[in-house]
Amino acid sequence: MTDPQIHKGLAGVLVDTTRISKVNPETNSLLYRGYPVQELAARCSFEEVAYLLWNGELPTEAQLAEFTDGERAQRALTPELKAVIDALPVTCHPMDVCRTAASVLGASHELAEDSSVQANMDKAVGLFAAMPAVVAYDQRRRRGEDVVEPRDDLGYSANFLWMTFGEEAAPEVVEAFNVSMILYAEHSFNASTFTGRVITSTLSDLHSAVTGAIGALKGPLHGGANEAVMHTFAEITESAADGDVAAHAAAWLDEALAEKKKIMGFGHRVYKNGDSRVPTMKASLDNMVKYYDRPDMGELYTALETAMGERKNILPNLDYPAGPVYHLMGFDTPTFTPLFVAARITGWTAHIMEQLEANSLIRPLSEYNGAEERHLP
Ligand SMILES: CC(=O)SCCNC(=O)CCNC(=O)[C@H](O)C(C)(C)COP(=O)(O)OP(=O)(O)OC[C@H]1O[C@@H](n2cnc3c(N)ncnc32)[C@H](O)[C@@H]1OP(=O)(O)O
Ligand SMILES: O=C([O-])CC(=O)C(=O)O
Repeated sequence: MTDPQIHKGLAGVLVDTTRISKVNPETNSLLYRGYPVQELAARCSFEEVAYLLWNGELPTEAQLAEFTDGERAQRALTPELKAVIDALPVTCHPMDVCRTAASVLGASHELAEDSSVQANMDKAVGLFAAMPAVVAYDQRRRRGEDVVEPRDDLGYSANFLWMTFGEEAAPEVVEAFNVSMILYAEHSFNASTFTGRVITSTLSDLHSAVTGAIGALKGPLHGGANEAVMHTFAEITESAADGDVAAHAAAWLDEALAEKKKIMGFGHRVYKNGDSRVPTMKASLDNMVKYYDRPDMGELYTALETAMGERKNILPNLDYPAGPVYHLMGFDTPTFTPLFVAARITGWTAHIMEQLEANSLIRPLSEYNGAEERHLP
C-alpha cells in the first residue's frame, strides 16, 4: 500500500475558486476584482476599494456617495460596546479587544441570525464602519486619553487618524494610511480568510466568521508580524549603543538565525520572489521617513533587508514596511495588527459572502497515526 499524501499546512492545495482577488507569484502581481492593487492604491480611496471588493465593480459617484453616507452614519461606538471594552484589562492585547468587539457587534446586531445577502452586506459595512473607532478608542484608553468621537466630514482614513490622535493628520500621512489599508484589504485564501470561510461553511453567521478570522490574524506567522517587525527594530536599536544601527542589524540577524529564529516580516507561503505589495508600501515608508525626518528608520529597514537577502535570500512581505510606517505615524506597536483587521474586514466579508453563494462544508481528512485499537482491561 502506498503512503497517503499528506498536505501539511495545505501547502499547494487548491480548495476552491474565487473571483475576489488573484495572487500571482509568477508575475508578482495582485489583482482585486481584476484591477492591479498598485493602480487602486494610487488612484482610489479605501472606501472605493471596499465597495469594489464587495460588489465586484468600482462605484459610480452616486453609489459612492450613498455608500459613504451609510459608513459615516455607523462610525460611532455604542455606549454598550464602550462599556464592554472598558471592562477589558488595559494589559490585554489590542487584538483581543478587536475580537471581542466583533463578537459584541454580532450579538447586538438586529439581523444577527439572518445570513441573507442584504443582511450580510449590512453587517459587513457595519463592521467596516465601527472597527476604526474600536481601534482608536482602545489605543486612547491605554494611554489614559479621552475618547475622540468620529467626524462625518472626513473620509475613512482621515477620520481613523483623527479618532486615534485627536488632531487632523497631514495629507501625506492620510495618503500613506489609505495606501496601507488598500494593500492590506484582501489576499485570497490566506489563513485568516480561510478561517472565515471554514466557519461560514458550517452556515454560522458573519460576525462569528470575522471573530474567528481575527483570532487567526493575531498570530505572528500571519498579521501579528507587523507588530513583531517593530520589536525587532527596537531590539536592534537598543543593542546599537554606538549608533551604528546598520552594522548591528547584520550582527543581530546572525545571532537570531543561529538560534533558528524566524525573522518576522520576511518570507511568504505563496510569493517566493517578493511580495507584490512591498514596493508600494515601501514607497509610502520613504514618504513617511521624509515627512517625519527619520532617515534612521529607512537605514535600519534597508540594513536588515540587505542582510536577510545576503544570508537567506528571503524577501520582505507587506508587514515589513507596514510596521515602521505605523510606528512613524504614532500608533503603539500592539495596535498595528488591529489596523490590519480594520482593512481586512473588507476581504474577509467578501469571502464570507462568496462562500455562501456556493457553499460546501469544509471538512478535510486526516491520516490517523495514534495507538492501535486497544481495549479497557
Ligand atoms: C501579511 C502576512 O501575513 S505575510 C506573512 C507574515 N509572517 C511573517 O512575516 C512571519 C515570518 N515568516 C515565516 O514564518 C514564513 O516565511 C511563513 C510562515 C510566512 C511562510 O512560511 P512557509 O511557506 O511555510 O515556509 P517555511 O516556513 O516552510 O520556510 C521555508 C524555509 O525558509 C525559511 N524561512 C522562511 N521564512 C523565514 C523567516 N522569516 N526567517 C527565517 N527563515 C525563514 C524556513 O526556516 C525554511 O527553511 P528550511 O527549509 O531550512 O527549514
Ligand atoms: O497570503 C497570505 O498567506 C498572507 C498574506 O500575505 C495576507 O494575508 O495578506
